[in-house]
Amino acid sequence: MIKLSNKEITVQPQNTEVVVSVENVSKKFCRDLKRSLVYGVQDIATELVAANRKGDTLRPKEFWALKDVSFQLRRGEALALIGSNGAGKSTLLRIISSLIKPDAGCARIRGRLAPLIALGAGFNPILTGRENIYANMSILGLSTKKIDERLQDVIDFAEISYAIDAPVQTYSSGMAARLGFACAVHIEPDILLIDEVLAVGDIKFRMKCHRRLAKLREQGTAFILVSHNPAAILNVCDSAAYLSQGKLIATGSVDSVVQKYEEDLNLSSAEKSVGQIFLPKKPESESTGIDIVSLCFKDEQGNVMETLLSGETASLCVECKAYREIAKANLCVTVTAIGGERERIFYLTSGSDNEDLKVLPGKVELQMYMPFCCLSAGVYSAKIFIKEGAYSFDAVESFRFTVKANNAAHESLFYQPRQWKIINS
Ligand SMILES: Nc1ncnc2c1ncn2[C@@H]1O[C@H](COP(=O)(O)OP(=O)(O)OP(=O)(O)O)[C@@H](O)[C@H]1O
Repeated sequence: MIKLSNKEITVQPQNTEVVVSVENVSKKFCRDLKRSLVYGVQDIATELVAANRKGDTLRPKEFWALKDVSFQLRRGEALALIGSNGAGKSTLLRIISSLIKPDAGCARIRGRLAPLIALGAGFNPILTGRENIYANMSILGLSTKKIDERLQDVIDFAEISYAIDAPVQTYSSGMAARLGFACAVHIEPDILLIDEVLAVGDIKFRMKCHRRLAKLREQGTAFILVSHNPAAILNVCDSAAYLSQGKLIATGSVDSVVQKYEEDLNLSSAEKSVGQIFLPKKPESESTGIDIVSLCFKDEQGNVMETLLSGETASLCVECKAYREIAKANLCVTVTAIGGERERIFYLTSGSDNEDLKVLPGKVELQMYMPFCCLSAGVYSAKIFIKEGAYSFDAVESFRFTVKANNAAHESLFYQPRQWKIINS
């Protein structure tokens, strides 16, 4: 069971051991360097005289990077932590791994913790990969004998044997991330904190990481996986927490939390009706020339579709208000599947199909007509933007839609248009 801000998500039996307990954690920072140094000295002095520091009030120019965050993580659980830039995710991980102290509340851990908080974190750039493996794994609590035993496995996992005796400063960011990940998983930690590391590396390596994480979980490792891009998370996580401006906004299943996050991110003031979203009106002074007003899928009769059906006709309709003529508007559509690996399913643009869409000032609807919807059943997110050449006018980051399928199409990866024949001679 993961307990977050009084909400509970049942994942594991209640009696499973708690390995991370974060209780009402708050952390404040100051953006003004001079003041920050002064506050730092004041805080140390206050601690030295053992007086109670007033951790719950903000001094001038301070802000809460985390405010009253509580949750528990039990053995074998996986939590995805999502939120936009500056939400407080890394700060929370730093507090859990004792790199920084909270101003209020506390974070307790039980067992061996491996923090993978930055790419190649803990690596010394002038040491070789091999030397760094020893340094890194011994910091994480392994004896030299154990490291000797596991060294080859680490090198093999990271797939960088060709560069293992070169200084880490000569590594690409992907190579450093591989090595960091390999070290962390090979210490067989009780708790693994992973900050964005899985976003680096090619798909083959990412899949390997996911498989290894699944294996570690079976063995009881709990982990917190951080991402501001939910695309990478996570068939591996059973729950998610969404952090915004230091506060826990939503917790629960990965899908519901990601949905809430994406809604806030892209469409915070958009209105929704079934199958259609309406973007907030912008004054002309804020317009770049053409603004997206609403988005939906329509059937051949022009009715808004609540859900698409695999194999059926549908048009993605982007209603816009144009303030000027655009000779060669380019409608670009990226579709990714939600859940699973969330890799891009397709990226289509009218421009690359040599279709120049001429927009005249006024109300206009750009359409992508799909004679067959080739997506299999599932939930998808479309990113839609309008460009002319390299210039982008307006975009919608995430338009969620659902595709249903009938009969055997459920078993298929995509819809295959087909005709069946029999020729008897
Ligand atoms: N040492 C620091 N001094 C001052 N402000 C800081 C410090 N560390 C972090 N912050 C601020 O605290 C807030 C939270 O930062 P944090 O790095 O935790 O966000 P994040 O969610 O991990 O962001 P990202 O997704 O971009 O990595 C941000 O506004 C950041 O600027």
